Amino acid sequence: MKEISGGIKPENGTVCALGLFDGVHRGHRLVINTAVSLAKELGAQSAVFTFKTNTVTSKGHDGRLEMILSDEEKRRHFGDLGVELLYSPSFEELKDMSAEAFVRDILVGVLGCRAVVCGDDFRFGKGAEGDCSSLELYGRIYGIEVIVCDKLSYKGEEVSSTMIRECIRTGKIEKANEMLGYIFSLKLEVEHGRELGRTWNFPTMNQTIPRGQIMPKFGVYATRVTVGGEEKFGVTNIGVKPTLKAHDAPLAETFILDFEGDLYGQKIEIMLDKFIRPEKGFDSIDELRAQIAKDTDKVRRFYGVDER
Ligand SMILES: Cc1cc2nc3c(=O)[nH]c(=O)nc-3n(C[C@H](O)[C@H](O)[C@H](O)COP(=O)(O)O)c2cc1C
Ligand SMILES: Nc1ncnc2c1ncn2[C@@H]1O[C@H](COP(=O)(O)OP(=O)(O)O)[C@@H](O)[C@H]1O
Repeated sequence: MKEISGGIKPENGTVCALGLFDGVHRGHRLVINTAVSLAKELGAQSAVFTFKTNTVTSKGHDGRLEMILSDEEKRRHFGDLGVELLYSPSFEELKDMSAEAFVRDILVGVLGCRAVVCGDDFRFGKGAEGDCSSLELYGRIYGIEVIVCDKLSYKGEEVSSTMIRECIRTGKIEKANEMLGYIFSLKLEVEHGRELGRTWNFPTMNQTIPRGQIMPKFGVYATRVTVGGEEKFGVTNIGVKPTLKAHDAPLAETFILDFEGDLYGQKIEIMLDKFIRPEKGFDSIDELRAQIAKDTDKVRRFYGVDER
């Protein structure tokens, strides 16, 4: 997939999927797949128009931006879906542009759109003045076919980024995974901690959850971790370790089952399969250690792996 900046008008035109696509969930994939198939049919190039994630101002529970996917992860999903071109300017760059100017200068001028595909709640132009019916109107004026996809339902519920964020925040990770159509994961660098874990026979790789990333409910999860190309099972605590009263920023701490090795500095992906229990302040370290042993047994049973 090639990332384009303003002014490049692709030969043979494009069929472009339009949206923020946070999560690239089942509904988003329907929109993008429709654009990719139509592009093939028309002999045009498939494209995605989206905004740079960290420039969009939808607020999280504590006033932060909280996205399911980083730009890098979104790009990976678009590429996997067969998208050939990506145009993702910052929101500031376009926020004062009228709806008609967006169609004329961006969809025609930059992207050479022959057709566009969007969801039924797509808004565009200054103050979100444009909607699907005005897009159809401008489409007729500027010669762009407009395809609007209805909201996809999964197991009787409409799939939306808002619903998925809410599920992740409240520990309903299995439901979030179903709606996403893949397993929600965190891919972050392994940092140094206080090196207490190893003295308890539970070394934990520590990964700080950055600002802007959706914060899963604090607690323990059954996870899968890819280390050196091999998939391992893990027990992950996400939270601030209230027992130690350390006042750390929220961390994902993972004890990887049946593994020994040095992971500091590596970027490692953890896939969250199941929420096991909420994080808790214990009266003593011994109680916490006993609980971690129980959590580990539970995770072994969940994945069906015996202790070595
Ligand atoms: C499976 C698991 C569950 C945990 N649960 C809790 C918890 O409920 N409350 C808490 O304060 N800390 C919890 N922790 C965090 C431990 O306090 C932490 O891993 C330990 O202090 C080691 O820290 P270090 O990596 O800085 O050495 C948990 C850790 C793991 C691996
Ligand atoms: N089974 C394992 N699970 C997680 N990390 C492990 C494991 N075995 C070795 N390690 C290594 O040990 C480190 C964690 O040890 P720990 O004593 O908890 O130190 P820290 O407080 O720096 O995280 C990890 O970052 C990783 O490099």
